[in-house]
Amino acid sequence: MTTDPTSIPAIPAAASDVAAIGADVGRRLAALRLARPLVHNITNYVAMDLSANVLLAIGASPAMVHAIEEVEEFVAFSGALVINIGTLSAPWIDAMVAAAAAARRKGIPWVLDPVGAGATTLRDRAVARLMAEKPTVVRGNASEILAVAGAAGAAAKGVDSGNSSDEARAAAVALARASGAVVVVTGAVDVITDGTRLVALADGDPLMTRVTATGCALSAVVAAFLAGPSDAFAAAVAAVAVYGVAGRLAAFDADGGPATFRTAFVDRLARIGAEEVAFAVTVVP
Ligand SMILES: Nc1ncnc2c1ncn2[C@@H]1O[C@H](COP(=O)(O)OP(=O)(O)O)[C@@H](O)[C@H]1O
Ligand SMILES: Cc1ncsc1CCOP(=O)(O)O
Ligand SMILES: [Mg+2]
Repeated sequence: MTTDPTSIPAIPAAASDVAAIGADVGRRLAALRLARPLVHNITNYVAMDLSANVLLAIGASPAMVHAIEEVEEFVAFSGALVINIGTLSAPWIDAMVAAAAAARRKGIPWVLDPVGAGATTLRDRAVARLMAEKPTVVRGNASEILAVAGAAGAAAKGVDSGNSSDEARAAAVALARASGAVVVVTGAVDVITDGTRLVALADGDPLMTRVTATGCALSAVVAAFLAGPSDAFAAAVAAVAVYGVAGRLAAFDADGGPATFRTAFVDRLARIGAEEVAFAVTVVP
């Protein structure tokens, strides 16, 4: 699947404009903190702690609920759902598909994090079943997005990316067009596209790659921003902007090590305001 990214129509001026993104982020951040949306997470064992703490810090209400006997009931009163295939097993896949199908039926936005897509047949089959349930957003690293899009060149090392987001940009656009999902590809540059619009943000810090589950927790934050009536593309841009700026600022607070960075990052997410995001967000061509 290949698409020339230069064929994407020009980004509407407002969406590529730092001030406009900053103002929009501020509105969405305030709304999220007021609503404190319940975010239903079916996520991996590694990411549960960071995802829950990151969601609490940003102002959402997390719940980690994965038993097949209760996911359909639970998602029905949630603001959004995130499904993350990081530590997969057959019963979990059935619960994920049931939850995704229920979310789809009820119009509840949901995010797919295709951790390790392309690595094994089990993962690829799970991704295919989940994509059939029409995720609102797919968020992955570059190797994962190349794999989900069926594009050549994915070079993952397990759950870590061996590709840059630039390498996955065309695949992200093609995947968005083919699936109807907003696609977020992360890396040194984060790319958000709905197949028509595309925004690239260069915040974050390399220390984020040395703390496990930062990508998983971003997928949960995207879900929090999707809760409530919303343009999924704008909500995803806001989530990525807030997360990236918090990461960049946290690197100043930490002593250079990943463990202090993790703590500083959660603290930054809890304190971050619209002004900081508007001031610091880095939009790239
Ligand atoms: N080289 C980098 N410089 C700055 N931020 C990065 C870098 N690589 C990843 N990030 C940030 O780390 C977070 C997780 O992204 P990524 O590592 O691509 O996902 P995953 O953890 O799923 O592999 C994102 O917020 C992304 O912006
Ligand atoms: C290490 C690991 N193994 C299975 S899931 C997981 C966490 C992956 O987190 P992220 O995708 O955010 O790097
Ligand atoms: Mg990941």
